[in-house]
Amino acid sequence: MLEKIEGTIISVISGYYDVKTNKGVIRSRARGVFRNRKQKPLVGDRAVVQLDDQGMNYLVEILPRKNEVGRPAVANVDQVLLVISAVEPDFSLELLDRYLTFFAWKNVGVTIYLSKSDIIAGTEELKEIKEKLVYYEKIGYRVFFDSDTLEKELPDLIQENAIWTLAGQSGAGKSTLLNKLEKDANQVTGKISQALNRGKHTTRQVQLFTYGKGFIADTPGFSAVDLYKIKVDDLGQYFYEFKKNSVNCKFRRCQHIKEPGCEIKKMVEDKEILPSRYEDYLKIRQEILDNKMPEYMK
Ligand SMILES: Nc1nc2c(ncn2[C@@H]2O[C@H](COP(=O)(O)OP(=O)(O)OP(=O)(O)O)[C@@H](O)[C@H]2O)c(=O)[nH]1
Ligand SMILES: [Zn+2]
Repeated sequence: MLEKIEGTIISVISGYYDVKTNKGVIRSRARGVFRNRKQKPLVGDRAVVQLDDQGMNYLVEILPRKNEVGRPAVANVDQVLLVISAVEPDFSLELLDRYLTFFAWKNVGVTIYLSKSDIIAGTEELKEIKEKLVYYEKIGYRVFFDSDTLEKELPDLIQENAIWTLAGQSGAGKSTLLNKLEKDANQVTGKISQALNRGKHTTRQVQLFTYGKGFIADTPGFSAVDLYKIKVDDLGQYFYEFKKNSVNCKFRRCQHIKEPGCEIKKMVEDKEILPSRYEDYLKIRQEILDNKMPEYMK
C-alpha cells in the first residue's frame, strides 16, 4: 500500500521537489503527468507526495493555486511584507499607494515595515512619516515602525502554512531584513538549510524557509509594479477606505471623479481621507487609461 502525504513545495532543484510535510521534508520527483498537462509545479504549491517503499517519492498532485506572484514566481502567497524606507531612497506615499493597489488587486494581504528609520531617528521628518503611516493603520494595514518589533511579533503573525514574501523598492532594505529573518529561522530550525542542499554551485532559485507556523520566500521579491492591467472601474475597490465609504456615494458605480453626491470627494475635502491617497488614485487611474506605467516610476 503506497502512502500519500500532503505538503508545501519549498524548493525546486534540478527536477527534485522538496516538500515540507508533517513528516519532515520529503524530496521527490514529478510524475510525467505534469509534463503532459503542461502543469509546472511551483514553490509554494500544495502538493500530494506518494511515498514508495523503495525510497522513491513522487509528486502525484498539485492542489488548486490561490495566486502566483513575483519573479521567480511563488504560488499561494498569503501576505507581502512591504519594505518602505524612511530615507535612501526617500519615503514616498505614491510608491506605497502603488504597492498597496497592486497587492489588493492580486488579492494578497500587505504588512508594512518602515526601514532605515534609525538614520533619521528623533527628527521631525521621521515624526511626519510616522503620522502618515498611522493613517494606513487606521484603514486596516498592519504597520511596523522598527525592525526589533517586527522580529519579535512576526513569528506569531504568520499563520499555519501561510506563505509570506517581501516586496519593496530597490535599496529599501529587503535583503538586509531577509538575512536577519533567515538567521532567526535557522536558530530555531537548525539543520533545515543543510537538508535543503543549499550549495554555492546550485543555481539559486526561490526557496521557502520555515518561519513561525508558516514560510517566508528567501528571495527579495519584486521592486516595480505594473498597474495598467487593472480594470479602471475596479480601481476604487483596491483603496480600502474608498471601497468602504463608497456605499454612501449617490451612484452605485461612482468613480469619485465628477459625480454629484460623492462621499469620497467629500471626505477628502473634510480631511478624513488623506489627500495624497486621492491624488494617487487619480494618477493610477490615468495610468490605466493611458495603458502604460509613467516613465518616472520605472
Ligand atoms: N541604517 C540602515 N541601513 C539599512 C537598513 N536596511 C538596509 N540598509 C542598508 O541599505 C542598503 C540597501 O539595502 P538592501 O537590503 O540591499 O536593499 P534591497 O531592498 O534588498 O535592494 P535591491 O536588492 O536592490 O532590491 C544596504 O547598504 C543596507 O545596509 C536599515 O534599517 N538601517
Ligand atoms: Zn464617489
